[in-house]
Amino acid sequence: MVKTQIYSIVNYNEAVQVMDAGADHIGLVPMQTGGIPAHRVPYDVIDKIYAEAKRRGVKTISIMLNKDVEEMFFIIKRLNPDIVHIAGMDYTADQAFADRLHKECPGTELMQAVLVDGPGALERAKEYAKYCDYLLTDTGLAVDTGIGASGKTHDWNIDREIVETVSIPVIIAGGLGPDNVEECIEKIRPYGVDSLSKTSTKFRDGVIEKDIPKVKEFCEKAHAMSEKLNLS
Ligand SMILES: O=C(O)c1ccccc1N[C@@H]1O[C@H](COP(=O)(O)O)[C@@H](O)[C@H]1O
Repeated sequence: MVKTQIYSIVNYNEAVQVMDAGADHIGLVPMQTGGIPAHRVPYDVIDKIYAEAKRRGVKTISIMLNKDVEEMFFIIKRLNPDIVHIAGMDYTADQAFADRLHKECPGTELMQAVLVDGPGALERAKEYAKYCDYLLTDTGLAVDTGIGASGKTHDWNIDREIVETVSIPVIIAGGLGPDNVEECIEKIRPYGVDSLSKTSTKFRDGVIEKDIPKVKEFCEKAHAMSEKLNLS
């Protein structure tokens, strides 16, 4: 079954509703330095969200949008997510980061964002796949933070090539919502599909809230399409 990954959770009640709606992975932005502090979540709130997710078997993800490796390790050790998602525009995980993560944080897997901005993305994906546990292909650069949150799709032919080339799970992100998730799965046949903007309501002050009916529609369509295509 293709995994559904839902970003960006901001509080406990929302996390519960998103999991009830069918999310297999939930992602959020822990408090951290650098960039724009939009919808960052305090650690005590994350503890409660992750405990409930772990009880349900839903995978928990912390995104890193900063470039300070020591701060990232502090956050990973404090929160113990199932997956750390490296997406900051000024830092890319390397072999040394992966080795340290697997040694110091054995319960946490590594997911590196791949900016799909042209055919060069395939070469980057092949390199990251040597030491990462997952890749997440995404569209653009968010203002002053990192790869993603664009609400825009990119050239899915490149994602398909990445999925067919690397031997680790690939999650597709960038402008996915209930309107295009089936087409995305049919074309790329990825391990997972990710959604932020199109399953959220964004308010003018930068506050963001999940739109639960849209999350449910996204998850149902993704799961139904993976059953139709017999994707394990
Ligand atoms: O989650 C965020 O706030 C975030 C901030 C900066 C960069 C990336 C971020 N999230 C990742 O971007 C994808 C795609 O977003 P969208 O659906 O295109 O709006 C999101 O799901 C996270 O993986």
